[in-house]
Amino acid sequence: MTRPKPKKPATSEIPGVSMLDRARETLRAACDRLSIHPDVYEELKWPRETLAATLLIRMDDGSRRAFKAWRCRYNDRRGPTKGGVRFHPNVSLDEVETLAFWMTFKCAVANLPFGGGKGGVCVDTKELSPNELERLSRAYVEAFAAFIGPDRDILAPDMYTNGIVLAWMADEYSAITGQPSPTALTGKPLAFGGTRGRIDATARGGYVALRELHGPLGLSPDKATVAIQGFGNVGYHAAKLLHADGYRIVALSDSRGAIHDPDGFDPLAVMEHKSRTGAILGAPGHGETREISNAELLELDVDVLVPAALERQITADNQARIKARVILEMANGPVSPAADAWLAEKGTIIIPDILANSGGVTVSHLEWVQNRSGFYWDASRVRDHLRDVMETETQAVWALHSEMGLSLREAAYVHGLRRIAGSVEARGTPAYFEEA
Ligand SMILES: NC(=O)C1=CN([C@@H]2O[C@H](COP(=O)(O)OP(=O)(O)OC[C@H]3O[C@@H](n4cnc5c(N)ncnc54)[C@H](OP(=O)(O)O)[C@@H]3O)[C@@H](O)[C@H]2O)C=CC1
Ligand SMILES: O=C(O)CCC(=O)C(=O)O
Repeated sequence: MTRPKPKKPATSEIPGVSMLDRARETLRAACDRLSIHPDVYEELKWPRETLAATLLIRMDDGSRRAFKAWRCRYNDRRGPTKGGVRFHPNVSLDEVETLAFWMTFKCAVANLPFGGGKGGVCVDTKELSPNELERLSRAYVEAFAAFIGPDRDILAPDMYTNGIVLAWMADEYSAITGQPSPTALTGKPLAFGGTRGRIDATARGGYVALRELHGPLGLSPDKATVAIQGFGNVGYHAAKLLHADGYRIVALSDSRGAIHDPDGFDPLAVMEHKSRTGAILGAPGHGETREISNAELLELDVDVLVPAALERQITADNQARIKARVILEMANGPVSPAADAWLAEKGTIIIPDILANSGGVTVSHLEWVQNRSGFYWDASRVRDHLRDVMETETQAVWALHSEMGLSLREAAYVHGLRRIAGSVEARGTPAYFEEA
């Protein structure tokens, strides 16, 4: 099937164009495809509200430090806004708003009763003591307490935030509201109202999406090779699940560098090494292991490349050197729009973030449901539900890709947009009244 060329060279790689501007191009293209009412584009091109704050923290040495923080509620037409909080030195307003835009579409693709939100703090957590990290986590909630809530904006983990951080945040939120209020945050530890199955949910969702496409993509786990960038919550669990399925994990990385072994790695042994030494470098493989750079990892000749760290790892600068047949986007936004169009034209299959990593928020939804009902599910029920959602939505996106000649990303946006547009239009656009 011939795929339509992108209408114009994207503004995506032009310096000075924000990430949100780039994301808007994807939205514009999806709106054009569906001949969506202009009201919908007009609404979705802007975040509904974003709050900025400066968090002032007392450091262990007695000094005071300021950290910039944001929380964005991008769009809440389908329900309360939902999304993680990222702690990273490069967090910016533009990044938070773009991540919240992506959450809006991700929640729609997964058919959840949520809109999209996201938050972040500009901080290098590796420079903080556990006590400082706790003060920062609590200060974040204190700053945004009026903004969040179980029916307004629900927080979750993202890069460099985890169950412990979410427990501090949930505890602080409960103290502010004066009653146990776990429902405003998901990704909590089990003992604090968390759900079974959230820890590996993001990776498991991506694994199910990939498995669902084995046939059409001609992938056979016992023959396929995989390289994974990032060895945190998502990268590690993705490695474990793919390895258990028979895939050969030939390269892995973290922020300090990458390792390559054509004979493959056992992710458990690599994690044991990382837990002991703090880094992936030096971890044993099954054969001859060598150190490579994160850039080299992305360019390896593998069947499946899994970016599971930061956005904009594959851009116009390195697109021509990307050899993987399939890219499973477990990170948010790892492929720039220009590289996306270029790779799609070349025939690389990209399973887009808003589908591939939607397993995390899908199980976060279950945590929210369980907190509201007070009835807790066992792990197999959670996994079965996650599998059903991922299989259904992956098939729906694949069908649009095949029927409309779209890339999988375009198809996922069309799929999500239909649902969001339905909620916008149902509130009274001219198109809705004409049809009603
Ligand atoms: N957690 C979740 O449920 C979800 C996460 N995501 C997305 O998945 C991605 C990863 O998140 P998550 O696993 O939770 O984050 P974590 O903080 O658990 O792990 C991040 C990993 O990325 C590594 N890393 C950081 N910078 C780089 C770099 N420049 N090059 C290579 N590796 C790097 C870190 O290395 P080191 O260990 O050395 O610090 C760490 O191994 C993010 O894009 C996030 O938005 C999407 C949906 C849900
Ligand atoms: O679990 C959630 O609510 C959101 C996770 C997240 O931030 C993401 O999917 O990018």
